Amino acid sequence: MEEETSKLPLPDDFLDFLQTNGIDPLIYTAIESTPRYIRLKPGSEAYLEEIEAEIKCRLQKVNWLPGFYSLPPHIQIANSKPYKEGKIYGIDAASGAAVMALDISVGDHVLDLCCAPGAKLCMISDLLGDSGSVTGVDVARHRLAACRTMLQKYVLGDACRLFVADGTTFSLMPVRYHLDSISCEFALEEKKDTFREWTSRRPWKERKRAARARENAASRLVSETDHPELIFYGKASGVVGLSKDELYQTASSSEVSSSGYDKVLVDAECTHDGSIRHIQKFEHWGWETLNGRVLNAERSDNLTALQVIDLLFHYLRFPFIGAEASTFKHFLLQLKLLINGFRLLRVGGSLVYSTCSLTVSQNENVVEWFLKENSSAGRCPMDATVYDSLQEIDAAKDWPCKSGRIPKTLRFDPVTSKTSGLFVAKFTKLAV
Ligand SMILES: C[S@@+](CC[C@H](N)C(=O)[O-])C[C@H]1O[C@@H](n2cnc3c(N)ncnc32)[C@H](O)[C@@H]1O
Repeated sequence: MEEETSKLPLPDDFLDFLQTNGIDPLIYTAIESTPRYIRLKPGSEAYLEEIEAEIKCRLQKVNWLPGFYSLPPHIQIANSKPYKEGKIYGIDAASGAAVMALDISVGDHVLDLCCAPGAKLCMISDLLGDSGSVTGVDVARHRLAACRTMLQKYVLGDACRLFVADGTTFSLMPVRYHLDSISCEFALEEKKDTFREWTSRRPWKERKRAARARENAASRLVSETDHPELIFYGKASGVVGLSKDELYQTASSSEVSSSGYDKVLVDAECTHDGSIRHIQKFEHWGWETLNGRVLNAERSDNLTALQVIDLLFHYLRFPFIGAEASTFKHFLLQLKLLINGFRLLRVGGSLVYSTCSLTVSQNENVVEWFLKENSSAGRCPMDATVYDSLQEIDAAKDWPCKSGRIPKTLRFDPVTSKTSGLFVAKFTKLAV
């Protein structure tokens, strides 16, 4: 259709990238026909008409995704009253589907391994209500600080903890592990230096100590033994009353099997090529910056040279995966995030892996290598095939998406789904 055709002039380098990675350039023609999405904060349904009046447009209920509404792409909500009052938040329907794929139940302890800026984390907290806990991890401190602001704005942080940490090595257990290991009141009384209720106004001495620690961390190579920095915890997060030693206590693999996380989301760092709004930004940033940000994306702010060498060394035994060199680094990071996220699951727990890239190398290839790695490391029951831990997403039968190249995996794209591009796969940890 003529009016749906994008004015976006895609440069040849990007078209080559799409072709190499098997992505149909047609998805970038759907900018004007891909709606925006919002999620109503539970309890705000009664204000629907008021919200529509404030943002001056009718909200279209998304029938396949509870709590979601679509609105025309040109409507901006950031300056609207309902947004400022925390009644609505912007989150793409495909992102909402990734969270729904987790199938969160009351009381779940959830780990969100790449959580910033935090739309999915907010939705997870919303779904949990007053039960369970959420642990958010992100390597970028400033992005995690934005996530903290979001939790506070939407009053969703009571059961949350946020750690600045590398998700490929993060190893802290959910709060129930600490609660189980606190055996008697006497032990509680004996504890010194426990976490008090979190306040944004930290005592001067503590702020000074944290700033010094940050300076020291920046001036030396990150060591795997460094404790993740806790930048927020809610009053029901299980942190209040714990000592530092208890919080940073590590668990054996058998303890992880029984007391690890019930659900893990690995919404991994990627080239963002599935987000047409992200690609559209290059019109303003200048297409020449696309090389650095997408095609040869290095994101060196997130990975030190040592980490890259470690990744390469760790995965050198994998044959070259047939991907473009530009996406190879992402593949390695994504694989390592997935392996670590899965390690932290309890037996019977589920993990959802998602990226907003549509390249095979960052999605199906990661899944494929993860399953092989799992099997060769003996993390698969003897009588199971490598694919047994890959799980069907039950809710997806009504979702407007395609299957990925591996059965049970899903692909959302602007043309098929009228959402941003997203790949989703779900795994279950089987007892060995
Ligand atoms: C696609 S974004 C996540 C979006 C987020 N889940 C949301 O819903 O708002 C990917 C995130 O991964 C983070 N990241 C990159 N490398 C990481 C690592 N090694 N460990 C943890 N987080 C990482 C980035 O800082 C970025 O915030």
